[in-house]
Amino acid sequence: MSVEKIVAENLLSIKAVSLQPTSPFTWASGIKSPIYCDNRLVLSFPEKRSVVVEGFVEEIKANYNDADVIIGTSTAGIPWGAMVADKLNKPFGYVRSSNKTHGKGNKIEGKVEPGQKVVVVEDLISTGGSVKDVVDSLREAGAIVIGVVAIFTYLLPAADECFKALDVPYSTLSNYDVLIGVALENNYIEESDLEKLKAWKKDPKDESWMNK
Ligand SMILES: O=P(O)(O)OC[C@H]1O[C@H](OP(=O)(O)OP(=O)(O)O)[C@H](O)[C@@H]1O
Ligand SMILES: O=C(O)c1cc(=O)[nH]c(=O)[nH]1
Repeated sequence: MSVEKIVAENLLSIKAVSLQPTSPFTWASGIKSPIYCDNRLVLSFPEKRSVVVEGFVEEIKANYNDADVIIGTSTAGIPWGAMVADKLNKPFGYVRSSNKTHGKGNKIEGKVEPGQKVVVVEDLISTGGSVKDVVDSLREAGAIVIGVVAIFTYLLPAADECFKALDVPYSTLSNYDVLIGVALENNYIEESDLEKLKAWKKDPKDESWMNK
């Protein structure tokens, strides 16, 4: 089985994926969604956690082996980034969502020098807004962001546009289309759930899917 399918099956089997069409989730971007994928839960399952860590390690070795530093996004990217950096024996740091209001007032924690090549580890990409903020902060500090890796993407056009504008390559271990396929195959969702999911996915910002 492909890594994409294994990760999707793992997310479903530990109930990291929730469907709540009648009581939508609010995402970081403000989008209302019938689906939420809580990758943080994977941290509690060592075997499934290893699949993600190994997946990231392989991806970084294959495509970004020249990275000087691994950077996690706050907060959900931090544990993944730290575990991956440890496996690769590379330095690790993380970027806060805003500057700390006490102490050193840092936004970037850990050592990142101008000119260093950085790979950003994110847990999940919806619109890409959170990663954009991290990439902008790292670039302001003079770092060169050579790639972004994440566990999961919803494959929203907004994310592709965001990464195109940033001019940064990204890859994920699994994605929405694979997840829905695996969920249907293994009876995690019913055909009847699909209509709402399809209507939502067509234009997540258009909330009329709620009345379908
Ligand atoms: O692609 P985007 O539209 O930015 O959405 C994805 C982001 O949203 C979630 O973070 P959240 O803000 O919930 O914070 P957390 O990482 O602290 O849980 C998730 O962990 C991603 O970082
Ligand atoms: O966009 C988000 O905020 C988001 C969506 C999702 O499915 N999971 C998550 O952790 N965040």
